[in-house]
Amino acid sequence: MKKILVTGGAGFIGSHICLKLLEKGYTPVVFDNLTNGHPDAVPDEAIFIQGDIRKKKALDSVFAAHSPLAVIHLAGLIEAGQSMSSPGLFYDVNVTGSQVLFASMQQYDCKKIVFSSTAAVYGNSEKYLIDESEPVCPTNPYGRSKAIVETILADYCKIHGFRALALRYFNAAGADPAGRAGERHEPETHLIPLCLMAAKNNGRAMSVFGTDYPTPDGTCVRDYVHVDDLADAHIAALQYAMKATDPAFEQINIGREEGSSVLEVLKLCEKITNCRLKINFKERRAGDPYRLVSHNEKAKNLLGWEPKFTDLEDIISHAWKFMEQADR
Ligand SMILES: NC(=O)c1ccc[n+]([C@@H]2O[C@H](COP(=O)([O-])OP(=O)(O)OC[C@H]3O[C@@H](n4cnc5c(N)ncnc54)[C@H](O)[C@@H]3O)[C@@H](O)[C@H]2O)c1
Ligand SMILES: O=c1ccn([C@@H]2O[C@H](COP(=O)(O)OP(=O)(O)O[C@H]3O[C@H](CO)[C@@H](O)[C@H](O)[C@H]3O)[C@@H](O)[C@H]2O)c(=O)[nH]1
Repeated sequence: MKKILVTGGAGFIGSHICLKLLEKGYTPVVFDNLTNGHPDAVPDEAIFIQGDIRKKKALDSVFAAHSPLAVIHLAGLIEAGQSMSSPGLFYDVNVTGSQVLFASMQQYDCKKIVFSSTAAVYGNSEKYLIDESEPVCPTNPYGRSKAIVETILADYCKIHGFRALALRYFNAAGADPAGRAGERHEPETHLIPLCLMAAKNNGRAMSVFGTDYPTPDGTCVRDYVHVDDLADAHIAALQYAMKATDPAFEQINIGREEGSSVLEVLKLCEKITNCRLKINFKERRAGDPYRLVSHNEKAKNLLGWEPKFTDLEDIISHAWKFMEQADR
């Protein structure tokens, strides 16, 4: 069996990656402490172990028992807003947890890894399309925690011979086109699922955080990428890391090269759900960069990856289909 360790595999993006790994003939070994994941999000054919990435003994026993070929490391805390009030927690889980994982990988000679980084490492950039050469300048502890892990990984590549790809994804959205998985964060804080939940609940009010940003309509702009495309990017990155013969470290943007404002997303959600949303205009959310839109040339050139889902309406429609059938 070609086993791949997937930390955080019971979460939103991880569960979609597991489906894709199985389609490609790999067996995912999911390691997740379920703080934000769901055991039933792990496909039946995958192996599931409940555990915390900060516990080295638990990780060591997974490497000893399963000898994975490589690691896809998604486990961590994800909300930029929450990181503004609890930075220590983010550094503990995201940075300390990653260090413990890398130490275990080194001990068991498993040196290929795809790491979930984020567009949040860039912060506020002058450029509309941000490429990987832009300075790393995060505006919140969440983004800083990911930037620190990238630096640690680069050192592990140079010094310990790791082959690592840090995928800097922009905003993950949508759901498995076949309806097998979707987004189930609890509590939900993300814009698209919140709009869809509001629509499902007959037009419950939506908050718009900030209307005075330097963007065309004053609300924040993000690049929403389909979670199925993200999962494909992980397979391409995994195969790249497994083929690499030299120790290598790359940071690669995964996005759609298209920005949408909060108000544009709201309007599209209204159209798809055929529901008018009540809107409460609120203060800016602390730590939010005003615009994050990817340049994705490097992913095309290095991984042969490009998004299949180029229209935000299709992406949100898949999320809506999943939400309509789910109990939310
Ligand atoms: N969702 C996005 O838009 C987005 C964008 C860029 C990067 N990312 C990154 O992608 C990864 C996955 O994001 P997601 O949206 O699927 O989030 P998620 O919360 O659904 O998944 C993360 C998973 O990690 C698990 N986890 C948390 N702490 C853990 C610990 N200490 N030990 C073991 N497991 C732990 C959670 O239980 C959860 O299942 C994260 O690292 C996130 O920072 C997400
Ligand atoms: O009720 C809401 C929720 C969000 N927003 C705004 O919508 C935008 C998108 O917010 P959200 O969906 O929470 O995503 P981000 O804060 O952009 O962060 C996501 O996208 C990042 C990559 O850009 C990832 O790294 C993070 O893990 C992931 O949570 C932001 O401007 C928010 O202020 C609102 O106006 N109202």
